[in-house]
Amino acid sequence: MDFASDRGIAGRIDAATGGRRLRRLRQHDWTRRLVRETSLAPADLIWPVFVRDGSGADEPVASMPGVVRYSLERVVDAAREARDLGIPVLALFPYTTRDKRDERGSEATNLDNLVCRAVGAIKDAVPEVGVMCDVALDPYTSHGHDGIMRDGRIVNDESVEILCRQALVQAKAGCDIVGPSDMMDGRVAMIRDALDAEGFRDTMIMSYAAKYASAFYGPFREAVGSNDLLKGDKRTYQMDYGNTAEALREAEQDIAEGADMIMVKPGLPYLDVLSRLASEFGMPTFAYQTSGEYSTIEAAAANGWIDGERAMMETLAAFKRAGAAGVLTYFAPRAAKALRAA
Ligand SMILES: NCC(=O)CCC(=O)O
Ligand SMILES: [Mg+2]
Repeated sequence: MDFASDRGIAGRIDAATGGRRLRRLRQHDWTRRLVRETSLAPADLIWPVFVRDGSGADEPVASMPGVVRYSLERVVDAAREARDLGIPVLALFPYTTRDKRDERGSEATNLDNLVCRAVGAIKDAVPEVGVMCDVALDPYTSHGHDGIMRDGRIVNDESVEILCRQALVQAKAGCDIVGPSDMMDGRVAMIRDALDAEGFRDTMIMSYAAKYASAFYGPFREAVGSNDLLKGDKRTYQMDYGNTAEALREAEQDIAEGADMIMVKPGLPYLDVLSRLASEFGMPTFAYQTSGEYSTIEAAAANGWIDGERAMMETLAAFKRAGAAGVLTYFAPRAAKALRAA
């Protein structure tokens, strides 16, 4: 190579790249901001919040550093915080003690259960914040499964009947979005019917369309009190992680059945699925950055192995880049604060 010649290395690189030196646009913070293709804002975040019965102080969730279970009065403070930070919606998850659990998850359909009372308290105090509730029986069953168990199997249709009643009590309590996370077949259509029949035409459905049987839900089970209850695993209803075409079929069904929004869960290990569903259907498509994803980042950060704040922002941006309309993430308040400070 003759670096001294007219062409030199610069000329040769210009010839090779056609003079399009892509680093030009990365020179300054302002150029990087100017050409950034996707952005993240507090309005992209859904904050999953754990609520417990009783009053008083926040209870730390040991397996999710920085995450707590709020008492009823404190969950209202969390809703105010969300409002002040520009987070549009909270997703509520109840911590359920053993005495409130049974084989059929009966507490799920109690109009006065913890989640319904939390919805009522938030809607009274901070009506401008959206509230989403999870439709599934796992916080309420003694076996930790999302549906009804018969002879060791999770039965679909009988579970769907109970899930419809669960969605109805949530809607009656004032919940804005119901999120069926159970993965039973046909539940979106049945829930839509049940809501409409009772006059809840405006209650939205965000279906967990593609929910995979995953190792990344571990810490959540501690947070809601299901950790050592679960018998077996959820692979007969949650999806196999080898599949994407099946996720398209799942999403297609939920959309045909009346889902207003769809979700992929977990998040980061399934960005390909998220990207495909978002581009295939053009529906508002959400990612759930699960407890295991959150705690993975937090554990590495606590050890000084990664920069937790940067990993948080990078992963959240990845969901937007893959086509997500928004992200359910335990980082929501922290990320919203960081975004507002930036
Ligand atoms: N239906 C809600 C969940 O299963 C949440 C799981 C997680 O965050 O790990
Ligand atoms: Mg389905």
